[in-house]
Amino acid sequence: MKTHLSVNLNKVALVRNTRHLGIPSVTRAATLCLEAGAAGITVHPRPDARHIRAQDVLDLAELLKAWPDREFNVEGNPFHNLMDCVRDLRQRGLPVHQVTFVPDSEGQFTSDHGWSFPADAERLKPLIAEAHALNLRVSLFMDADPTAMAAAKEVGADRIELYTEPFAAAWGTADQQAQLDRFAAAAQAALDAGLGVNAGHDLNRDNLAAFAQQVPGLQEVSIGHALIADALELGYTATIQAYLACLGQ
Ligand SMILES: CC(=O)[C@@H](O)[C@H](O)COP(=O)(O)O
Ligand SMILES: NCC(=O)COP(=O)(O)O
Repeated sequence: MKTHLSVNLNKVALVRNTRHLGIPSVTRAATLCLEAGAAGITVHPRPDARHIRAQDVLDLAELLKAWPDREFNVEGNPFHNLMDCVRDLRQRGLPVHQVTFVPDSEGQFTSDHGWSFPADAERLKPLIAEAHALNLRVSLFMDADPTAMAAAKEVGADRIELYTEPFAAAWGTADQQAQLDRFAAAAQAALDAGLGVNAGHDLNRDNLAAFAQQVPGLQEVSIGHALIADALELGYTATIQAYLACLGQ
């Protein structure tokens, strides 16, 4: 199976936002990543707009009209700003393919856990239904817990995104293979439940290849922090090519 590389551009916006000059450009970064072969673009517009802003989401969707074979994945908490964001895209007739629901609090430093079941089940159902009515694929950000996957399917999700920070933190330690086995089991449980499997958070050029080889059914990885850091050294084109090589492409 080919694993799609979706490039998260949060960190380009973060640098851009430290001045009022519009550089580095988020849309220019997206163009270079897509030209180099990235399968899609991910953004996580947080309520505090610390990096991606509402206008970036609109500008990227406008850009992606010219790339109909690539995907736009918008992540966020559906109880905060995410649904308004994707409703706006739909009202304007702009492309967006997937929403990834992430249970972050407002102002959270970065994502650090997935949804909890059964606690979050009933409140998620109507929002998943609304996203489906907007013709969006719904992915739920989840910890690598095989026992939670059936519940994610039951609330109506199409995919789960495995929260990979615990795997990344174990990379190079004695716990590395145990984490890989845990993520592989969680992915298999998701597949068995009828869910697609995405993954992301702290994936990088060192840990990606093993993850993609050992985690079954991996349809998409979204990678931002490490990839943009690599791009500062290597440039976007070489960086995307290096990540695609990790994915065997
Ligand atoms: C859900 C997820 O893991 C990513 O969206 C991550 O939260 C990136 O967000 P920041 O770039 O704000 O850390
Ligand atoms: N969904 C994860 C993502 O988009 C990027 O996470 P990271 O690579 O910035 O940690």
